Formats: sequence, C-alpha cells, structure tokens
Amino acid sequence: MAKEKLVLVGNGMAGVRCIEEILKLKPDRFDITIFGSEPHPNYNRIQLSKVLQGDTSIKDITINDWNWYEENGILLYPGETVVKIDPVGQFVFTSKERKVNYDKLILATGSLPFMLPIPGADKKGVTAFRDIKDCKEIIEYSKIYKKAAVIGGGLLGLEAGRGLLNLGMKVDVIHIGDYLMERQLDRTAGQLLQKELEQQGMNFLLEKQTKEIIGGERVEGLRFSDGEVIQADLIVMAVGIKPNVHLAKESGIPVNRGILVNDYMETEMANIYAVGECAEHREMVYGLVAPLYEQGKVLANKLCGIEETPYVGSTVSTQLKVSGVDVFSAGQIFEDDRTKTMKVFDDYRRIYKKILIQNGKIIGSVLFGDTSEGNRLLSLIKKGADISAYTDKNESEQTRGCITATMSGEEIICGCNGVTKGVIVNAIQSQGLTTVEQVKGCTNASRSCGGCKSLVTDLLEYSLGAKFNRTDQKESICSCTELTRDEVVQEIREKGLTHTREVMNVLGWETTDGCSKCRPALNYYLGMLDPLHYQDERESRFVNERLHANIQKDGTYSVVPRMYGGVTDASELRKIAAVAEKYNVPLIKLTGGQRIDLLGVKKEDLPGIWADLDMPSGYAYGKSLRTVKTCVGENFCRFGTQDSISMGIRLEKKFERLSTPHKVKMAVSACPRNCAESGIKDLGVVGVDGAWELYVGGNGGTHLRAGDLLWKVKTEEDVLEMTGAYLQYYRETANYLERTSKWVDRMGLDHIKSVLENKETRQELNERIDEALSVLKDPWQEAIDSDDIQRELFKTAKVPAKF
Ligand SMILES: Cc1cc2nc3c(=O)[nH]c(=O)nc-3n(C[C@H](O)[C@H](O)[C@H](O)COP(=O)(O)OP(=O)(O)OC[C@H]3O[C@@H](n4cnc5c(N)ncnc54)[C@H](O)[C@@H]3O)c2cc1C
Ligand SMILES: NC(=O)c1ccc[n+]([C@@H]2O[C@H](COP(=O)([O-])OP(=O)(O)OC[C@H]3O[C@@H](n4cnc5c(N)ncnc54)[C@H](O)[C@@H]3O)[C@@H](O)[C@H]2O)c1
Ligand code: SF4
Ligand code: FES
Repeated sequence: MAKEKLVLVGNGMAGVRCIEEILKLKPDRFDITIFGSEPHPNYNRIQLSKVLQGDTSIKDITINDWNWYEENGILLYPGETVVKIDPVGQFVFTSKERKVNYDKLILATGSLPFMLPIPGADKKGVTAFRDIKDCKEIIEYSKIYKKAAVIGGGLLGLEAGRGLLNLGMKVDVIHIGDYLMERQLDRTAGQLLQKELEQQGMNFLLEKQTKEIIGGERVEGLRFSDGEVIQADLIVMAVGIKPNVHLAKESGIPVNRGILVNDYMETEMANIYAVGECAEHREMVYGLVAPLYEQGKVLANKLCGIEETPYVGSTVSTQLKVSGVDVFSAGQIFEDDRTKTMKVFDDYRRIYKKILIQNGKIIGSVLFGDTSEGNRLLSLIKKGADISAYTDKNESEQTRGCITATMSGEEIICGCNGVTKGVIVNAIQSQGLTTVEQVKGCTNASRSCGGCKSLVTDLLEYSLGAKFNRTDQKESICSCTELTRDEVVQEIREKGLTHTREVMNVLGWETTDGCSKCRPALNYYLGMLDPLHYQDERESRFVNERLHANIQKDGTYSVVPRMYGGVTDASELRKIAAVAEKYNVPLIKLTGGQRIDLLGVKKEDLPGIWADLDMPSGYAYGKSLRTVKTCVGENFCRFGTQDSISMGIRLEKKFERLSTPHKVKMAVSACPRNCAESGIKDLGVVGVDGAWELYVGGNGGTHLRAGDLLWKVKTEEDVLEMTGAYLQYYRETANYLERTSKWVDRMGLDHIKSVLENKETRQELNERIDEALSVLKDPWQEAIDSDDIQRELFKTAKVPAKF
C-alpha cells in the first residue's frame, strides 16, 4: 500500500512530539514532510531560559538533530514558512514557492509573543524572548549594554530577568499587576516571590502601564502612563503570547483565539489537524508543554487508527525555572464561596503552602519555598482525590510510594519532557536503572526544570522495592559518569590515580575523552589531592587558564599584573606605561580589584609584555586567588583601627597562585565602614579595636550574598592561620566551579565553624595548604623561560578553544 503523505507545519515542540508518537506506533505508515520557519532542527524551547541563565548552551538544547530526520526518512525544510493552504486540492505553498501535496496535514504553528502596540516598540533594542534568535540577540546586547527592562512579571519575564542578571545587566521588571505571576499565584506567594527575587538583585516596578518606548533609533528608556520615565538599553517584552493562527485563518480554516479543534484534534476542514499552542480545544488554549504532548499523543493515535481516546483537556501546573526560588501552582489557585483551604505559612523560613478543597476533593494548590510535593499534589488534583489522601497521618513514606503506585501508566511524571510513568517504569525494569540520573539519561525525565525529580525517585522506590536506596540518589559530576564528585575524589585517593585519562579509564567513563565539564574538574581534584607530584594538564584547563590571560570578545587578551593589596609605585607605573606604548595597548583600565588592566593585547605579544613588565601574573583569569583589596587603614585614615594594607599584602603574598575550585576574592578593611567591601568577598577581613573579624561566603556578583562572620581573631598571624584552614577546607570539599557563597550555604556556616574551631584540624589543613603553595611557580615567568610553551601556545595561528 502506498504511504500516505503527512505534512507537518511547525517544527516545534508539540508538532514534532506528535510525529515521534506516530513513528513509535506506525513507523512506515506515512511519508513525512516537515516545514519549520526557524532554521534549526527541533529544539527544547523551555531550555532557552536555562541558556540565558548560563546553565546550558544552545547546542545542548536540540531534541532531535539533523540525523534524526534522515534516519526516520523525514523530509525537513528548515527556514521555510508555509504561507498558504489549499484545503480542497490538499496542497501547501511555501515562502520558497514550493507546492507540496498532502493526505493529512498537521498545523503546529505555536504562538507568537505579544508585543505591546505602543509608540517606540519597533526601536532597536526591543525584543521578545521566544526563540533561539531572540536568545542570542539578548546575549549579544548584554555584552554591550548594561541596563535592561523586562515588561511582564509572569513566568517568562521573571526567567528572562534572572538570565539578564546572570549576564551582568541591571534589571527592572515592569509589571502591570500589583503582585507577580498573578495568573499562577495568589498574593501571598507572589509577594514572597518578589522578596526573594529582590534579594537576587531584580528591581520591580508594579502597577505600571508602559505608554511609550523612548529613544532615537535605539531604545533609551520607557515612559509610563503616570509620567515616570526610566532608562533602559534593552527591553524584553514578556507580556504573554497569542496563538499563531494567521496561516489557518488566511486559508479559511475556522479559528477563534486558536485554531478550533475537537476532542481528536481535528479542525473543521477534512484531513487538517492542529496541536500545540496554536490549537483551541473546548475554549482553552495552552501555553505549557504537558498539555501539548497529551494532544500530540491523541492525534498520533487518531492518525494511526490505533485507539480513539479523546482529548478532554488538561489540568496544568507551573514551576518557575529560577535557581534558588521554588514556586509551584496547579489547578484552581483562588478561594471562592465553594472552596475551603489548608494553609501553612512559615514566615521565618519563607515557606507557604496552600491547598484548595471543594466537596472534600483537592482542586488546586500553590506552593512557595518548598515545592517537593508539587507533582504529587498535581496527581491528586488530576485524579480528583479526596483530601484524606493527602492528610492521612500514616502517609509519609508509605503514601509517597502509594501515589505513584496508583497512577496509571499513561500519567505524565515529567511535564516538561512529557515522560509518562509507564515509560519510566519500563526503562527501570528493562534496563536495570537504579538512580534518577540513569532515568534522566534513558528517558529525558527531569532533564529540564527538575521539578519532577521527587516523583521519579518515588517511581524508582516503587519499582525497585527493597533494592532501592534513597542515599544512592546522587548528582554525577557530568554525563560521562554516574559517579559523584565525592565518589570520584575518594576513588582517586584510594586507587592512587594520577592522570585524568587514568581516572576516566579506571572509573569506567562513558566517553573516551571526557567533556568540558569533567576534564577541568578532574584536573583540579587530582592537583588538590597530590600537589607535590601531580603534573597539571594544561589541555584540561579552560582557554583563559591555558593562556594565562583573559580572552576578550574580539579575540584579543587582557593582561593584569599583580599589585599586592592594590598598592603600586612609580617604577611599576612607568613599566606599565612603557609596555602600553610599545605594544600599542588600546585600553588601560583600573579594575574593581585595585589593579591595572591592559586590554586589547594580541596573543603573540603576551610573552613579550610579561617579560617587559617583569611583574607576577595577577591571575585575573584563574580559578585561584584573584585580588586582596585593601582600604588605606590606620596609617592614613582617621577611622582605621588596624593596618589593613599590610594585612592584605601578607594575605595576597601567601595565597597567590593557589588553585581553588572557583575564583577567590579577598578584602581587608580597617574598620566596619568597609571601604574595601569586605562584606561581599569570599573572605573579607574587617579590623575592629584590637581584633580582626573574618567574614566568609560573600559575593558581589550575580548571586549577591553578604558574608557571614566566621570568627574574630586577635593578630595578623591568627588571620593567616584561620584563612589557610578555611581556604584548604573549601579546596578539599567544594565541587569544582562552586563559589564559596554557594559552598557556605551548602555546607552550613555552623558546620564550617565546628570544623575550623578545632586547633588540630586547623593545623592539619594549614600543613596541606602550605604543601600546595610550596610548589607553585609564576606562570608568566614559566612562559617567558620556555621556548616550548611559547611555540605551542603563543605562536600558533589559533588556540584550540575547546572549553
Ligand atoms: C523561554 C521559554 C521558556 C519556557 N518554559 C516553559 C516551561 O518551563 N514549561 C513549559 O511547560 N513550557 C514552557 N514554555 C512554553 C513552551 O516552550 C511552549 O508551550 C511550547 O514550545 C509550544 O510548542 P508548540 O510546538 O505549540 O510551539 P513552538 O514550540 O513555538 O513551535 C512552533 C514552530 O512552528 C513554526 N512555525 C510557525 N508558523 C509556521 C509556518 N507557517 N510554517 C512553518 N513553520 C511555522 C515556528 O517558527 C516554531 O518553530 C517556555 C517558553 C519559552 C519561550
Ligand atoms: N516555567 C514555565 O513554565 C514557563 C516559563 C516561561 C514561559 N512559559 C510560558 O510561555 C508563555 C509566555 O509567558 P509570559 O510570562 O509572557 O506569559 P503570561 O501570560 O504567563 O504572563 C504575562 C504577564 O505579563 C503581565 N502583563 C501583561 N501586560 C502587561 C503590561 N502592559 N505591562 C506589564 N506587564 C504586563 C501580565 O500581568 C502577566 O503576569 C506562557 O504560556 C507561559 O506559560 C512558561
Ligand atoms: S574602612 Fe574604615 S579605616 Fe578603612 S578607609 Fe574606610 S573608613 Fe578608613
Ligand atoms: S517536570 Fe520539568 S523536568 Fe520534569
């Protein structure tokens, strides 16, 4: 029998998922052609937020790569838009003047971002946040401009806002409502969310109606209806979406808000179907993937003639993908005359839980601060479960298993990736999976927002019974291995492993060469464990660390020589000036760490500049001690109680070049006025009368955090001793690329204190750090002295930028 011709318009998440379902059911039934306006293979739009937030990259969000289309015999036309449908002759016409015949046609054209139709909305610098193009554009803007405004305090606006903060921009979020996410949260949760995000550095302007975008050709700011004006170099509009029905409407297919479909996703035209955000079903259009995947499955069944289960609509749940903020909502969120509520509000720990009950059944929930019960509550809401299923005092561990046990195989466990219980249980059983990480690798469940992790864990428990071990559930250091950081470190220790490749071989890495995550991490752990014998692997380091200079956006480098404690003298300044002239350095800039940056240096000039400067490397590029900023202190300042300059210089001289899990910044101020900003450093020292206070875990970057008081000590020697112990404990227990701000939160200040208060432990830690410090050499001097290094790194045409 000749294959039927199936054409899909829209290469997005819903349409392609429907094709995947069809391929699973009847791989040979259709000749499939897909048109997609975007020039990319099918990708995970959800993860654009994570790309903007710097947690993943565009290349890692592809769902089905080009090979997938080829392997499944699918003809894909990327970057080609269907502009017209002839429903009678059954043809589609494209922007490239192609005419293609179909037997069945699926419309999955998604949504368009809603752009406020206000004066100035067409200026350069105003963008939506919907696709890869927008995402790249925002990232590019952030490299040039520093002040962003996001219009819309919904899911998208807040996720974009977090991304912009991570990109180093100042962010104002302008919201029309009087609290955030008013469509998904009640006022209490919305206000808690605002507080949390303010602490992360977002600024909110509530109850603001934008009247005009001001500026010349480029955006310069916003004017509100109350006359207030704010400045902005970039405006991201996130005020909602509208179903993309243009093509359907033009072609005579009935539309309302979306393309009208029945319970089998059929439009009112024969052989034309619609799924995804463009479809309107029982007066509902959806903007989240879970319902769209459900629709895709129903349509796949319909087209394959398998079983005609109707689509009856979906109960949706939402989770915000901003790290450090747990928010969940599902079903009905506002009380009315018919509802009763169960509420918990713990103001101190900022935890809020609300469950709405109607006629004894759970019908909705809002959670803030602790969302671990989210997906479980969603299941109860979907089932219309009795509140006793939740409140039963005997529930605890038993009920946790019970809920997953009573779910049907078709129920979705992972909303983002549309993975059902059946798929997970089958994978666990047929492939002998025992951990969430393995389930993630095999089924995609928990790969996106991670909100389903607890349900996946429950399913493992339910499927494995006594063989399940909760403590086995762990985060591997990367996808090349299932081992955690602690396991890898322990194995290196126990087996005496000495080289990254050896670690990979012996510990059964799934890749031969590792990846950009594990190789630098292994190089660090090996060096930390055996500083005296380990040969640092330059090729396992990030490009900046290999070249000992920071690569800039135009491919040139920056050179920052060390200036201990931020102190310099005339001779150093003369040398810097001479070098700048000799090598035509385009920009000399003072850094925030009290030193001088020579920017725009050519790679081949680096060794020459270092030799002429004859100053140590400032490690401005390294996972190492960067600077020790100091205030002028008691010798000059009338408030000074201590000699902060001398203390700072001693600290910098002692700990410079030390390899650490992430960069380390220090500061010494001679009084609590804190002119050197000791409160936002990895280690901040503050002089008080007759003593020094040591603050730890401070951070002035994207994850703004005030340092916690670790200890108060008397002498400069005490400061050095406590700092050595603290740094070494951080080196030995932190994950690679974990800043002290995160590490202190993870370990707990009390725990760190309890370790460091023991004199013997402090002494041992100091012995180990001294050992590590004893073998360090200045990398600039090494490069100057070695023709091999110069030939290998600085005279080649291009440094392989693997990382
Ligand atoms: C940044 C971001 C984060 C998100 N986070 C989440 C989340 O955490 N959880 C969640 O559930 N949802 C989230 N969403 C929403 C989710 O991504 C969408 O619901 C989902 O992608 C919609 O799928 P779709 O296939 O209907 O539309 P789309 O994914 O938009 O796909 C439609 C495709 O069709 C193409 N197209 C349109 N017209 C034509 C034409 N005439 N010819 C050819 N091609 C055409 C479009 O270019 C597009 O590529 C997020 C969305 C964004 C933007
Ligand atoms: N984590 C997630 O699940 C997630 C993340 C991002 C996007 N999404 C989806 O993407 C789609 C788009 O998200 P969204 O946040 O743009 O839509 P949304 O409709 O959820 O939120 C838009 C927000 O903008 C506000 N707004 C409207 N007009 C405004 C104005 N003139 N000025 C200021 N504020 C205004 C609204 O009050 C609303 O809170 C939605 O379907 C959403 O569900 C989901
Ligand atoms: S921190 Fe105190 S001592 Fe140091 S410069 Fe500022 S005011 Fe003076
Ligand atoms: S629900 Fe988001 S990753 Fe599973």
